[in-house]
Amino acid sequence: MATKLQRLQRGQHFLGRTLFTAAVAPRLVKFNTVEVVSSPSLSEIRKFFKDSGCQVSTGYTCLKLTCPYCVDPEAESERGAKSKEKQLFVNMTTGHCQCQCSRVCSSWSNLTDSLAIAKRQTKKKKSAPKLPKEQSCDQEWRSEVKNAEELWEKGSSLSELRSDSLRKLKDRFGAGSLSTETFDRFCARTDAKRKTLLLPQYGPESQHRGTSMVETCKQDPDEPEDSHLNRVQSTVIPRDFSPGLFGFHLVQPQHTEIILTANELDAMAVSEVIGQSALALPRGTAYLPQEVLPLLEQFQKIVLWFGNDMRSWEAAKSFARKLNLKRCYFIRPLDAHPGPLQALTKGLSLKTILRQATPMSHKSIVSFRALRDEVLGELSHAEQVAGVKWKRYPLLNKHMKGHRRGELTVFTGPTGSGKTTFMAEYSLDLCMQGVNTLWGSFEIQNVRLAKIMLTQFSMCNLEKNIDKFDRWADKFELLPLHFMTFHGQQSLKTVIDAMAHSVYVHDIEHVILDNLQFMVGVSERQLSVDRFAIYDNLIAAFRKFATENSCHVSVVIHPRKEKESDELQTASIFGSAKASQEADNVLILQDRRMTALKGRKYIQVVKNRFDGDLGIIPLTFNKETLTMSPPVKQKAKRPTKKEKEGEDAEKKTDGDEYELFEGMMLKSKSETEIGIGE
Ligand SMILES: Nc1ncnc2c1ncn2[C@@H]1O[C@H](COP(=O)(O)OP(=O)(O)OP(=O)(O)O)[C@@H](O)[C@H]1O
Repeated sequence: MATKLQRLQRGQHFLGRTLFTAAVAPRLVKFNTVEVVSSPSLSEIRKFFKDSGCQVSTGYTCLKLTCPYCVDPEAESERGAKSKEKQLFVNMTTGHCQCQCSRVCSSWSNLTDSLAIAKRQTKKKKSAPKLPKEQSCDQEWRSEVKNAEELWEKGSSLSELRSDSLRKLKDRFGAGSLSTETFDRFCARTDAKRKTLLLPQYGPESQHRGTSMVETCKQDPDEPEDSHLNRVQSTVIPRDFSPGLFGFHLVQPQHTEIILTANELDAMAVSEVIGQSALALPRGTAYLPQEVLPLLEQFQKIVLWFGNDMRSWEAAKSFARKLNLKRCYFIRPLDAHPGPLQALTKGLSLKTILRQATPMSHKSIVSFRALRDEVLGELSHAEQVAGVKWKRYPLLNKHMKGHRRGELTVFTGPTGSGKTTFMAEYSLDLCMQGVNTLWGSFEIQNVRLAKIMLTQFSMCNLEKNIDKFDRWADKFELLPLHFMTFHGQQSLKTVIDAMAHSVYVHDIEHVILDNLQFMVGVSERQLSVDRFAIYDNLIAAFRKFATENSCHVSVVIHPRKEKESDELQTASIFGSAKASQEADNVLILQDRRMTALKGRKYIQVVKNRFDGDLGIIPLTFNKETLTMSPPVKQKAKRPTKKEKEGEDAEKKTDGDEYELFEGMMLKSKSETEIGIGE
């Protein structure tokens, strides 16, 4: 195992990402795990540099100093000449360090360790600390870099294309209104098949850092290939690189204003029509890597112009917090304010829309006037305001309308009833739709949890189909899913620190904590009034966290010990009434198998602050796939006579079960309503 310093000197990126060996198959699988990192406070960072004799200046998101790795502190002449270009940026929230010339990234603890060692060595040898090498050295990464370079070399600029291929290519991406000169200015290329756009990302160095490969894929398999229904899909290669920004090579040192867009075509549209510098984010609205922040330090004003859907709007608000609200302006998500390329295609004036950019108010008191546009936005996008819809649980959408940021969900159910299994699929469903997810599993090991989720993801029993493992694991790795490396009892502060860190670094939108009892290590026997106070304190902290970070927190809590035949109610949640009071949603996994002959398990929504709808969602456990969602209906193929007879008989059985279940549902609903009233 390499020491921290060795890893730093190899220049590996490892903050917040570790290699996690899953024992599910004889292969190394990389899952994202969030290390237990406690970020240093700003005053700690400042004090360290002061004590080390380094002069720092304060930016919007980072502290800046002359890079102690790249500039020899003893060589006065070198320091004067090169200190301006050889800067080290230290993130003020996480302490993440990034050298702009060598592109080495490091965590705060590694920087402090290595500088302390370097200082001791310098005293002896009177020489500068060793220049750390660039980027990760692992083989997988090297081969990805090679592939990316090859693809780039083989690509051709758009001006080299014949006019009919050029027109076809632009039409595929709905970019007919963009000129070829603009594509060339942004150094865009296309692959040999003329189907993919290669869009380079740049940092301060002249070489491009990585390429965003944008291609179209069919949304509906029955549609012709060039249909407008095709959707644009973007992949960044190499995957694990220090990201840059599309368009950064056009930025001049004197530029103080910039327009940030969610995709490359939007940035080109802004630049073409308005003539102002525009940059596209490397991962769109999915997340804003902290490695990009130093590149944006020079701008005093940043206009965030994403799409006019609610998810883009949520992303804009959360990115602005990361970029420093003071300098951020927004294009509000109204129908009249589509993304730049769409606006251009619709013949709208981009200049007029840009004039509507307003600063995000961050005072404690606001007037309705300031909120007016936002209220209009919410009203005109009511469906999107309701949140991300589950694909596997249509009934959850009916009752809860969707999964929204900033809420607290409390989930309970009898011991061993399948709470973890359900939560795994419930969160996986959202994660598969791009919701950045963080799992804190205090009860079961991450390997076991990952195995459950991978099985649910693949919808097949991988133990029996081990040959399919690689295919599914490769896809699973691409999900925006992270695991906390905790197991067993933890202090609230450590957990909240890890959550805050990952919200900042990975733009986490959904945190799952499973479960509270294991996190605080409270057994029922130990329960006393003080223990209730501890629980209340935890719930209050998660509530505050969800609101302040606009992040959904789902907490699994065991129920109090009750008679097995009794149905659980809100009052059955372990602890005081605080949990159900503070929660926006309360879900109960009811297990009626003990009481009814054909009783089943189901999820009961007993509290829903968003619109008050309550109800139940039947669960169908599939032991092979570990899923609880209703089986997906296959596309109907004309059944044979024999099959039809069999189907009718089956329907009859299902129908019986459903009738019985319906009766049970009605009963449980009225019981719950009474429960809540109490
Ligand atoms: N609906 C179900 N029917 C039968 N078995 C199930 C069902 N759901 C989950 N299981 C199985 O029951 C076992 C326990 O599931 P799980 O760990 O999800 O329960 P839990 O409620 O989280 O447990 P605990 O109370 O210990 O936290 C697992 O082996 C799981 O595969």
